[in-house]
Amino acid sequence: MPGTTQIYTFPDGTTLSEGLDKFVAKLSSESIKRHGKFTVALSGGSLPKQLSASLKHNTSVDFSKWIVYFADERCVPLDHEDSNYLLAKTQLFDFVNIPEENIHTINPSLVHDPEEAAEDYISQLAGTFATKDSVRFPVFDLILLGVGPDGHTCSLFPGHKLLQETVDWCASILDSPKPPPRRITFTFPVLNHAHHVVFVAAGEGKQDMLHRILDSPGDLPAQMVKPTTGTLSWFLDDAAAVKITSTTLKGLERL
Ligand SMILES: O=C(O)[C@H](O)[C@@H](O)[C@H](O)[C@H](O)COP(=O)(O)O
Repeated sequence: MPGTTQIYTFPDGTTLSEGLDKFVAKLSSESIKRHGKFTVALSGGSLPKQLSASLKHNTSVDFSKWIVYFADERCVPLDHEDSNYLLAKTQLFDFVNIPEENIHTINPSLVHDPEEAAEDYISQLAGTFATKDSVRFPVFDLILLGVGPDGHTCSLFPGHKLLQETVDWCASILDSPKPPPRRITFTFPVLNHAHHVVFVAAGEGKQDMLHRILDSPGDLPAQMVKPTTGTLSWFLDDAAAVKITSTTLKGLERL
């Protein structure tokens, strides 16, 4: 439901991945029914592994209709160990039949110039998403996000000037506090125009930050993700969710 935050918790990583699989498979089939494709953006970090563990075995999903972007990417070659693309490839793409031309990577010939790479990524987005005067941003069916210990999401870090971006769809960052420093990232308008945004977080290392994000108002990057008409969900394991105390606890439920 738009405007609400749904929090799903799971006993462990395996059940979390199964829940995510179920959720993503349903959205994929609904989107393909509605407009013939499923547009999805992936983050790096632990997300690709959590997402793929169960999903890569799900033969009911029509991956041939998936169009994949990266919510953020590191400015490194595609075969570099820091590449979010490489991670998603080894975790998911190698197991399912997403057409190669539907996987939108950072342009490898531009990784030395983050600004150019961000411009190029905007052009790629413009080729996929027809925008209108009323909606000037790409509208993804699903954007999958992680959250860092400082409350960052994508490559949008606390206090950074990029948090104020209201026009550009994708931006470069040269001073990411999380290495590597040079990256490209979606901006908040893109995150907040999606039909569905899902955060995925697991493990006790996330407890304090999730308590802060979900139990009190604030302006951390993860708290600035507020889809205007879309839905926002959190998929957490019990270890990560244990310190969530406030009224949002009422929203905790098993999928
Ligand atoms: O490329 C990146 O670095 C990510 O997209 C980043 O935003 C990540 O999602 C968070 O840092 C959480 O990472 P973990 O899931 O590994 O904690």
